Amino acid sequence: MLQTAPEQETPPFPAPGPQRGARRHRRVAAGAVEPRQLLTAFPDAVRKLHPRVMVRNPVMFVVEVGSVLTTLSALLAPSVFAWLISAWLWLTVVFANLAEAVAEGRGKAQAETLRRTRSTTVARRLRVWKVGFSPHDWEEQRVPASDLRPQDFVVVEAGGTVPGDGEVVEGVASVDESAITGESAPVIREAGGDRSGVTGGTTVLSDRIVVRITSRPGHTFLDRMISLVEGTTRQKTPNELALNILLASLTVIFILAVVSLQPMAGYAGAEQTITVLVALLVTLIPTTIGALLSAIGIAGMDRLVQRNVIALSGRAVEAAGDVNTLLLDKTGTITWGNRQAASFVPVKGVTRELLADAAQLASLADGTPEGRSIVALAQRHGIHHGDADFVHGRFVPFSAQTRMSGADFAYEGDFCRIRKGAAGAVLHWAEQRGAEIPVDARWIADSIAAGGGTPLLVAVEDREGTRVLGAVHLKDVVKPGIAQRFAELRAMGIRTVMVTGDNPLTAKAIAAEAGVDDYLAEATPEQKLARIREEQAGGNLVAMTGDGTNDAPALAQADVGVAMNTGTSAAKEAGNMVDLDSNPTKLIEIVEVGKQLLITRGALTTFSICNDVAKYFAIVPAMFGGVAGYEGLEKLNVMGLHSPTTAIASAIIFNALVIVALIPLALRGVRYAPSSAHALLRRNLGVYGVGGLVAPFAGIKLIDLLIQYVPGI
Ligand SMILES: Nc1ncnc2c1ncn2[C@@H]1O[C@H](COP(=O)(O)OP(=O)(O)OP(=O)(O)O)[C@@H](O)[C@H]1O
Ligand SMILES: [K+]
Ligand SMILES: [Mg+2]
Repeated sequence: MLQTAPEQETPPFPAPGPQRGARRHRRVAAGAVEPRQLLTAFPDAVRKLHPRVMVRNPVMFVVEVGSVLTTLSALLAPSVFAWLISAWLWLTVVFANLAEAVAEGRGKAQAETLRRTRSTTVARRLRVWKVGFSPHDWEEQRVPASDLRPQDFVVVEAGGTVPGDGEVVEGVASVDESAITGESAPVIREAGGDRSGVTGGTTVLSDRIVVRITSRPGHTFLDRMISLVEGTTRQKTPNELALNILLASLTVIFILAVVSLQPMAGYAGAEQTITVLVALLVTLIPTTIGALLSAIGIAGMDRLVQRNVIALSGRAVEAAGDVNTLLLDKTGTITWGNRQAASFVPVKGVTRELLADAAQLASLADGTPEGRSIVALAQRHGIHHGDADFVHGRFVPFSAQTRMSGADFAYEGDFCRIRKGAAGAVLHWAEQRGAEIPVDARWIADSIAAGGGTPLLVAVEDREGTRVLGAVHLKDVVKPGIAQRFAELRAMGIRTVMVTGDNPLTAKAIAAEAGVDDYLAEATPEQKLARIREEQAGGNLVAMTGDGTNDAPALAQADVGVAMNTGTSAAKEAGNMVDLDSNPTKLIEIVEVGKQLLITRGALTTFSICNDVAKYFAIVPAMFGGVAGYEGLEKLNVMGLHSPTTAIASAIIFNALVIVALIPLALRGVRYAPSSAHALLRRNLGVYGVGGLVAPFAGIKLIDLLIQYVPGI
């Protein structure tokens, strides 16, 4: 079984390895910052000097206020030293803004491209159109796409642009989604199944589909994507807020320390100027991390976009860094999702033709991929029922709760009910109607399931009573390479659980083939949700990937809910991330980006604080050098700096340059290789803690050597 892939309309599953993602036009060299980017972001950095913008960043706001004070003092009592300090304090603020502006600038170009996609489309809206009826009585109107409202129906034909987000309710078409995904291979979008979602701005390449619009104008996926890559809707994440509060508290403590220093210094006859006090404060407060914090967050979101994942909340990206359980649905996520009817297996005493006949009748109005493939397979057995056989009938649509579908209708003058569906559901239905269950019915279903296939039992009820006729064998194929990637997840400490609506035997077979750690079968949407709550109650941070409407509640509950872009709009609305490649193992990369974000933030915080401690040694001896009673401080001048003024100026210049030097690291992120949290912590404390302590000694000394030649200092 499972070795021959059906025609794969879905883009080929990205192979693990270095070539992954290389085909994306959008992917830029990871994290590289070109000097040109710094230049183009410069005007934005200056614009951000507005106090209303600056107050959002308490640390840098204090630096800005300090810059104003030193500038005033330089105007009142001009000196080379005062002007030098003022200038570099302003530069410090501008450099911080530059980091943020560069991070945002990367999204801007992308937003421009997306905006062009959104350009005005004319929609062909259908008036009066009833789902489930032959669409004879509707007419077409041409309206601007911006007039479309949820529940409108539009028709899109080959060559046309899908005017808004929605759900295909009729037809199958191949769609070019490259405008959104950057992926040029066309994908199939079809009514009924879990591949029904279409996105406004994409192009229909073949055939004709009817789409039910699901989004309001201005709130489409494309709109959300634009505001996301532009960073306009970015909100601080919980961790970022907490860190901001910590940094602000440190700043307040240092302000108090510096303010109380003046009377003490005055007492010793070493009263300090405003310029020196501000300089001392700025070297002490955590300016490095304060300047880079927001850029780190924006760059994290951006790194996900590079991987074709649209994260709708920064909180989800952070949570991804700590995820330890991943739940996935089976059909469409672990398997390709176009389950096709492969054969009819009748019970003893029933002919294959009778079974095929009943199965086709039960599927005529079933628009799911399963239903349509049954109709097609029966046709290959020479059975050709048409809509005419179904005029007086009522179609019973499939639902994830009943796990059945079918039809009630009059057939050759007689009433008849046919049901097809999951074995448990159909046997229960038949038993309730007094059927005697054929001994081989269960056996047939089990043997199909044990091979990884999905059995659909078919039963009829008519004047002669209720009988189970046999099974339809649905085949579905596990996406290649998936077992290996689940093993990678395991190495990262993430447990994978498959939650499927399918029966336990099929689930077991697919679970074994895909290499998941655990599985839950016959799960209703409520049970999928309950399973997530259970995991969360057990202290786990849970990610969920899914594509179906039956996954939506679980996707909404999960800490990280990744909807497949191929999925239904219900799934995409519910999740907090959308994977444009519809690749369930994308979670590996999402987790990496999340971890990288947390590590980068931690590393730069460590660096920043250690740095400030070291700078203290440069500036304090300079302030009190030669003051009677403070001779002991002279010993702290281990660097042998030229003079008090050059020492203070060097510290401020170094403080500003460090920000620029670290912008590339903040944007690229600290390298992440899977290892234990403990080892990571040790490594980062080593590199960024010790590095942070040592760097200022070298840097400040070097700057001091240079600026002692500045005349007048
Ligand atoms: N069109 C259909 N008509 C009748 N029964 C169906 C149809 N489609 C699926 N079923 C049955 O209902 C079961 C549950 O379907 P459901 O969509 O909830 O889960 P699933 O798609 O099999 O799994 P997953 O939740 O992993 O995507 C299927 O396993 C199958 O036995
Ligand atoms: K500082
Ligand atoms: Mg599904």
